[in-house]
Amino acid sequence: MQLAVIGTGYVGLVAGAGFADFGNDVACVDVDEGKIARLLRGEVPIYEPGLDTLIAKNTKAGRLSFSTDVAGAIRNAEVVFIAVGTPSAADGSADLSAVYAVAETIGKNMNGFKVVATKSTVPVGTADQVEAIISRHTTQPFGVASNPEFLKEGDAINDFMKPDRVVIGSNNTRALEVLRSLYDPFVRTSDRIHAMGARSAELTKYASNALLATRISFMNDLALLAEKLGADIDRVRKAVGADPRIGPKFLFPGPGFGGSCFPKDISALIHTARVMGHDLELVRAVEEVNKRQKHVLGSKVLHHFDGALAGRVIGVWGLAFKPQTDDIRESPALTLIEDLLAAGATVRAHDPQAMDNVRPLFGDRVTFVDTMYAAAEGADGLALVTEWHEYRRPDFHRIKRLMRTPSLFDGRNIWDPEELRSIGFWYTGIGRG
Ligand SMILES: NC(=O)c1ccc[n+]([C@@H]2O[C@H](COP(=O)([O-])OP(=O)(O)OC[C@H]3O[C@@H](n4cnc5c(N)ncnc54)[C@H](O)[C@@H]3O)[C@@H](O)[C@H]2O)c1
Ligand SMILES: O=c1ccn([C@@H]2O[C@H](COP(=O)(O)OP(=O)(O)O[C@H]3O[C@H](CO)[C@@H](O)[C@H](O)[C@H]3O)[C@@H](O)[C@H]2O)c(=O)[nH]1
Repeated sequence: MQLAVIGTGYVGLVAGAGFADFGNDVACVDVDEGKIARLLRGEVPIYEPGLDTLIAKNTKAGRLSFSTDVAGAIRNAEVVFIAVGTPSAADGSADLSAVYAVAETIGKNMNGFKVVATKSTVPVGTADQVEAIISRHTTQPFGVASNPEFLKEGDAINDFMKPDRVVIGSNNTRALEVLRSLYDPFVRTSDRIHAMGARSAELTKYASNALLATRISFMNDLALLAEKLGADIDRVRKAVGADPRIGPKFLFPGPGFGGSCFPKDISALIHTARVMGHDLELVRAVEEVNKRQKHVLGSKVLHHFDGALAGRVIGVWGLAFKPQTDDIRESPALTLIEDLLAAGATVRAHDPQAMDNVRPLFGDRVTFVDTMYAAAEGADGLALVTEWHEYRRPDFHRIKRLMRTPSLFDGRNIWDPEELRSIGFWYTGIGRG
């Protein structure tokens, strides 16, 4: 099938390369000339494991191309995917200006039946708006569909190539058929394709993210209580998750959830509800708990040093919002660093992939170091924010020798408190008594 994917970010690149790998001809287009220039030089502008190989393979095979010619890609395509950003607007709603701009360009370049499928996360009713905008510019037939994307950064290729489910929302039978045949090779049984109306599909995406975020905020809130009660949230997590009705995933307490999706999608869902006269109390609480949680690590550091960090050096391990990505959007590490700097600390930060993205935010207010051990040099405290593999089993004896005072703030509960205390560290995690 001839496809156009508009927007070459985390979603557009993975989807474009994934569709091409299944034999489709895919034109990936973007208005960002710099990004397209890098892609044309064979560089991948983001860090996502396996993406460079997948892009190289399919570009070489002639099935995947990159350009800024959005109009041309639309004219050649049977299916046009909208994968542009939908960031938070000032009032918390989703900013749909990029989606609407693309819809207009599609309308102006219609030359036969096309399916227009929105992969971007968009509020309920956006498919109707997209349809209305396209209709203003053309009398050609087309079908609009909502096709929300559920990939996770860091594991995006796997999620896209072997999806748990594919959601297709459209009131247009032909569009549903075209998308079904496009996705059939990705799913072992057709049961995993969920066809529904566009509004239901749009709401499914927000419902999924809000429920996952609810689990995390619930555990983060409970972790604070566990600390007060002298219980270990990690033991509680494992035992609670052993109930198959609950399951073990997305119950890990931490420094608050970040990323380009949960915070903005929750905010947009709350906004949608408010506009409809409905107060989503539970989701509002999820958001509030998360805002508070992002300060928990900073508060622990401050409390440990009696409320003052002037003259103190704090090492920070992990800047990306999660491992296996260079994405720092809404990362709890940024909040921690701001809190540490505000309290007068000197910060030495390390991340395997995200340092180039963080550097412009802090300039020389933060020292960025090339090795993880260098972050511990002369430090009074070491805070773990992102659970990259290499931070899981470091040489703690070496770390202890490097630090000025050996205190560890384990934001992901990945270390063994007993072992660390036996080495001579002062240790705290999240909700571990
Ligand atoms: N990142 C994720 O893990 C993820 C997962 C599922 C869904 N989503 C949703 O997918 C959408 C895209 O997310 P992302 O993380 O890939 O965003 P991104 O910011 O990484 O990429 C968006 C791209 O769209 C381009 N763009 C903006 N306006 C354009 C226009 N008018 N024409 C052509 N290109 C344009 C930008 O230049 C940018 O390269 C968002 O709605 C997001 O909520 C993201
Ligand atoms: O038990 C957990 C699981 C996750 N997190 C945090 O939650 C955030 C989001 O993590 P994750 O969901 O793994 O990454 P995303 O790439 O943001 O993916 C989410 O957001 C995407 C965009 O909508 C969806 O497509 C995915 O299905 C959904 O998992 C990160 O800060 C994690 O550290 C926790 O604190 N505890």
